[in-house]
Amino acid sequence: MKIAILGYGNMGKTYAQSFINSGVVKPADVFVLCKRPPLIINNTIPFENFSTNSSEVIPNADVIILSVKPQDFPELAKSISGKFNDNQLVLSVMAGVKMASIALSTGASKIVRSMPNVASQIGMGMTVFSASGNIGMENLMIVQNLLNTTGKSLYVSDEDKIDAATAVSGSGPAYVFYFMEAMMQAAQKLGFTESEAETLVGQTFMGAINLQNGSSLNGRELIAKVASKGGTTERALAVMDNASVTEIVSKAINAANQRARELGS
Ligand SMILES: NC(=O)C1=CN([C@@H]2O[C@H](COP(=O)(O)OP(=O)(O)OC[C@H]3O[C@@H](n4cnc5c(N)ncnc54)[C@H](OP(=O)(O)O)[C@@H]3O)[C@@H](O)[C@H]2O)C=CC1
Ligand SMILES: O=C(O)[C@@H]1CCC=N1
Repeated sequence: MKIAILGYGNMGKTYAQSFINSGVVKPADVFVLCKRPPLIINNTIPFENFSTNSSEVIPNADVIILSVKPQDFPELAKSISGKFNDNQLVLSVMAGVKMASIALSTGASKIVRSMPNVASQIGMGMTVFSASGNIGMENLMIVQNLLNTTGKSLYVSDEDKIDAATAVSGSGPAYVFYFMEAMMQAAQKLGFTESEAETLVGQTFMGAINLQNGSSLNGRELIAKVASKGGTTERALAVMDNASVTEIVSKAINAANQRARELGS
């Protein structure tokens, strides 16, 4: 299978690396459209597979990945419009941009829209994807096999859920880093060094996630295992409840969902 990657940034590189590392795609079968040829290539894709001309990249590929920023897509679309054939699959990772708009601006017909996250870089990603009506089961499986090289994937038939997934799992790693950062700052105020705080918080997250993964208990039940009656955790959670942290998280995720919709309009 031959792959074209249009936009070689965080996600474009992650996809190239994951497909190659998993053995699903050979390095020589990855073609990259970039704004300027890279000075150093950190993987085994041949130098001559990199091009600034989409006409040298798209015809080679069975699957074409759109991995530019949503704001850069209109310009890219102009340069690739009409260059697709009916057998080629287009796989977009762009936040917000709808399948109908990709079809209209590029002339591509078989489109899959996906929302990965940054943990795809280490094979621990979460990708939610949806497909245009003309994509059969066989093609859907090809795409899912590719996506699964980056972690887990979930198919949704309702395209609106991609915007919702963008707000939850796409942006989600940043929320986790944000909370970790807040805990690290608090730990430093209590006298730990930066590196000690990092160890305390990092291991706490790792332990909690692994515990949760292997448990049949829900979040509330797990919290009850930590929070002794009249103890320290209860006191901390009361502060969070008083500050409506759950409501704030919901507001934040709704704002991200709204932004994803705006990016597509
Ligand atoms: N980062 C993340 O965690 C996630 C990102 N996404 C989505 O992935 C997409 C890419 O994000 P990310 O990889 O972080 O962004 P990056 O900015 O890292 O990568 C985009 C790349 O596309 C290049 N580019 C822009 N226009 C063109 C063009 N016309 N031709 C060729 N190359 C072009 C950019 O070059 P230059 O820098 O020179 O402009 C850049 O190298 C976005 O649409 C985002 O919504 C989805 C899920 C998670
Ligand atoms: O912040 C963004 O717009 C992209 C989409 C999800 C993660 N990063």
